[in-house]
Amino acid sequence: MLHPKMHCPRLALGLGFCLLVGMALYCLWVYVESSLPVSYVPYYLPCPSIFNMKLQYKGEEPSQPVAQHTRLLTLTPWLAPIVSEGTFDPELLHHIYQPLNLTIGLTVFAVGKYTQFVQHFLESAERFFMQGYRVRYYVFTDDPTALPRVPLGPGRLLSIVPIKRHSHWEEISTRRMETISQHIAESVHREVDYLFCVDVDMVFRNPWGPETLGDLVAAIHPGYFTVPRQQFPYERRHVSTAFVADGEGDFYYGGAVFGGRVARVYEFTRGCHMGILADKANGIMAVWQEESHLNRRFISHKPSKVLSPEYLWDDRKPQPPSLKLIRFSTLDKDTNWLRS
Ligand SMILES: CC(=O)N[C@H]1[C@@H](OP(=O)(O)OP(=O)(O)OC[C@H]2O[C@@H](n3ccc(=O)[nH]c3=O)[C@H](O)[C@@H]2O)O[C@H](CO)[C@H](O)[C@@H]1O
Ligand SMILES: [Mn+2]
Repeated sequence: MLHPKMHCPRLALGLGFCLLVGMALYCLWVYVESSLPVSYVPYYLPCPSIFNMKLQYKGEEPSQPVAQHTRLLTLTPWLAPIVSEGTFDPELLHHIYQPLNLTIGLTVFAVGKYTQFVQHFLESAERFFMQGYRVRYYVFTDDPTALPRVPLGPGRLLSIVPIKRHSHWEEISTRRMETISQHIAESVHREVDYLFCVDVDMVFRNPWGPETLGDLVAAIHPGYFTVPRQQFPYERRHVSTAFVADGEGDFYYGGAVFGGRVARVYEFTRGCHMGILADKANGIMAVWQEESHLNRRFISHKPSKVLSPEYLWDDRKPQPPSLKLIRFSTLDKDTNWLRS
């Protein structure tokens, strides 16, 4: 048996030893940590919805209309430009984009009686759409023989893509998302850098140039740019995947114009198509068909560029003072006859 006095130096020795080992381990940790490659990028799980939630803007601004009096907004709350006359220098943009040798695709659908719009559409596009760039038109139609022969300028091509005709106009219009995404996957992704998808019952009236190019591009609907968010005609039924809650939404975009880099347009159209399919499985058609799904998706996948209503106007409306010019506009048409 040890004398109690003998315990003290042993205990002190033990404690000292532990302290020394602790210090040594700490120094080793500090050394290892400082010699490891440092990553400033936080590591996230691949969960896109989390990213998108972070982008949700909760402030006051989106509920304000795009146009106030005679002035248009020029930036979204997430700092995407809203393009309109006077916000860009066409010559400067031409110098930047021309050397890139880009090809810009343009899709339209001409099914049934809508083939009658193709001539005017293409002629006006030849005059105004991406002048001086390589352009490739894709006309999706159920009747290739009904399409006119429009002479095209140098560097401009036309592909006619035969598609099946669906009986209801809602189906024809809504199926565009599916058809576009499939066709991008098949061939368009190799043929163009940027792709715009537009309605055919429209004409170009003024230049549409490289100021419109962006990763993901939306256009503000001509009917809702002076209207507060609460009055936007979003899909409000919970059962639809296009549902938008009261406090949500930025701008109301038109279904007749969207675009972007071809890979982004693929993701976008595919995402919209998935929502449309889910609705169909539940026996529901969104209030404004694919336009409702497009608006839903643009809330969680913000456009990197927004086109003012100069790029999506409606001839049935008088030109307001806030719009200096109209570049692309819906023709006045006999809807009942066309869709019959
Ligand atoms: C004022 C108005 O009511 N606007 C709505 C209407 O736009 P629109 O009246 O502009 O729809 P639309 O008749 O132009 O149809 C959309 C596009 O689908 C193609 N197409 C359609 C039908 C057809 O028989 N053949 C054919 O080729 C064609 O390219 C046409 O431009 O519908 C859209 C959804 O679809 C949106 O909900 C719009 O907000
Ligand atoms: Mn239309």
